[in-house]
Parts: sequence; structure tokens; C-alpha cells
Amino acid sequence: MSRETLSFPPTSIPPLEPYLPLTSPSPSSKPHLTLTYATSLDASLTLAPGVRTTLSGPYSKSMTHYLRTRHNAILVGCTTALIDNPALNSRLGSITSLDQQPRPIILDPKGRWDFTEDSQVIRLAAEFKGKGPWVVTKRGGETKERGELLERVGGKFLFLETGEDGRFKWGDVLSVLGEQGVRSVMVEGGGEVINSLLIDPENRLVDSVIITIAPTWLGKGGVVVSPSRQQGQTSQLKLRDVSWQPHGEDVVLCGRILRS
Ligand SMILES: NC(=O)C1=CN([C@@H]2O[C@H](COP(=O)(O)OP(=O)(O)OC[C@H]3O[C@@H](n4cnc5c(N)ncnc54)[C@H](OP(=O)(O)O)[C@@H]3O)[C@@H](O)[C@H]2O)C=CC1
Ligand SMILES: Nc1nc(O)c(N)c(N[C@@H]2O[C@H](COP(=O)(O)O)[C@@H](O)[C@H]2O)n1
Repeated sequence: MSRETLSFPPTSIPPLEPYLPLTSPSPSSKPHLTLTYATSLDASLTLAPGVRTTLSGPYSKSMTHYLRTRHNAILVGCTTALIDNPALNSRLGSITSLDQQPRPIILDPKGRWDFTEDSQVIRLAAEFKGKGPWVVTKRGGETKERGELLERVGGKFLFLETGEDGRFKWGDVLSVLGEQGVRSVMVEGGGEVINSLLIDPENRLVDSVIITIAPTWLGKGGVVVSPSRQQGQTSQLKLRDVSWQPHGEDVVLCGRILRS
């Protein structure tokens, strides 16, 4: 149960601002995509598959909750939804209206996320402490009962086709969210989601990255951010416009992907 109340100091906002979505974006453009996650010094998101690991300290955690208020939507893969049972809302004490909460989006092509009314994200939506989730699935990935539960809390299923690899194209995901009025998406993870976005061949999907680096090594065997190199790839995937900010004992790295 998440009953905490967080605060983020206004003085910490200006360094993040250049990497955040515009407050009045053009409705015709692709939604702004911010890739944001917490990592260990050895690029792990979690100690082992199937495990939730806390990496962010209290200051960077508050920053994440501020970022959540600055995006229309927050997206995770269904394994993260299954393992973490996340809240996916913002617990900043300054929030006064549901409009300030991001829309949780779960990528779940096969309907593996077995949510019930006790799932955190559903419960919080029922209590108006977060928005009802949108579950992006393939036809057949939905059930009537789950559809009704989503509707009761203001969520819904969105349907997309997958490719032969069983995956949605990221461009299609962003298009369907754009059609629903979403102008900015904060992608939190997990590993597969992040790595697949980073191997997008033209690097046109990710607008900015905001990464919390915790002063810890998790060791081998975790879920790691390390995108597969494309066949014949010799260039590095680099960031530009980089800035670093300390948040307690963590360091927050902001940047934009350098396009070759
Ligand atoms: N430190 C941090 O900041 C964060 C840590 N985490 C951690 O990450 C771990 C989970 O990561 P991981 O195991 O890699 O799983 P993910 O959360 O990335 O989910 C992967 C699943 O999501 C679905 N999916 C992902 N991309 C697509 C796509 N393009 N099209 C269709 N479906 C897609 C697939 O479901 P299917 O297989 O059913 O097709 C896939 O197996 C957890 O332990 C969690 O705690 C998560 C977020 C942030
Ligand atoms: N920023 C950040 N730091 C960590 O240490 C984390 N483990 C995560 N995980 C992500 O946050 C979600 C949990 O959110 P709630 O607190 O339940 O709202 C989790 O599902 C990951 O996406 N993030």
C-alpha cells in the first residue's frame, strides 16, 4: 500500500526543464517520449528477473514523482506490471487534481497481466489517486471481466496488431496513444521495453532520457540495460546535451540521443 507523501523542491526543477515535454505541444506531432529509469553502476534495473529492487533514494524518487506529473502517460511492460504490482501514480503532496496524474499504460499483447481490483494501479484509480490504466493488447488478449474492471476505474483496452516477433511496433504504440490525446509519455521500463526502444534503427522515438544512477553494484544476473548491437553496427549510441545533477546520493543523468 502506498500511503507516502513526497515533495520535490522547486529549485530542482530548472535543470530538468530542457528535457521535459512542452506544456503546449503541437497536437499533430508524435507524443514526446522521455525514457526514465533507475539503474545500478553496472546497468542493472533489478537484482534478478522476477524481483523488484529499490535503487532510487528518497530525493531521486521524489524527482521521478515530479516527472510523472509532467507527462500525460507512464508506460511499462507487462512483466514489470506483474512483478512490481506498481502504483504508477504520483505521490507528490502538491497534487490537487486527478488531471495532474499520468495515465498508466501497460504493454500486454497476450493478456498476461492478471490484474484484479486489488492490484495497486486499479485500487488507486478506484480511490481517484491515479488514472485508470490503458492496457495495450492484441485482439484476444482481453477478457470481458477485465474490460469491465478497467471501465469501472476509467481505464480501457487499446488494440494493436503485433509483428511476427509478437511485438508492437513502437511507432504504432505512439500513434495509438497520440490518437487518444496523449502528448507525452514517460517510459519507465523494464529491461525489454528500454532495450527495444534504444535499438530503434533511426533513433527517432526517444526525445530525452533522464536516468537515475544509484551508487551500488547489483552484480551479474540482473535485468540489464544493454541494447543489442545491430548487425554491422560500428557506431556508438551516444547522448548529446548531457547534464548531471546530484539528488541525494544518486546522480541523475539527462540527455538526448545523438542521431547520426
Ligand atoms: N529500476 C527501474 O527503474 C525499473 C525496474 N524495472 C524492473 O524490470 C523488471 C522487468 O523487466 P523485463 O523483464 O525486461 O520486462 P518488461 O517490463 O520490459 O516487460 C516485457 C514484456 O512486455 C511486453 N512488451 C514489451 N515490449 C513490447 C512491445 N514492443 N510489443 C509488445 N509487447 C511488449 C512483452 O510481453 P509478452 O512477453 O507477454 O509478449 C514483454 O515480455 C522488473 O523486475 C522490474 O522491477 C522496471 C521498470 C523500471
Ligand atoms: N525511479 C525508480 N527507482 C527505482 O528504484 C525503481 N525500482 C523504479 N521502478 C519503477 O517504478 C515503478 C514502481 O512505481 P510505484 O512506486 O509503485 O508507483 C516500477 O514498476 C518501475 O516502473 N523506479
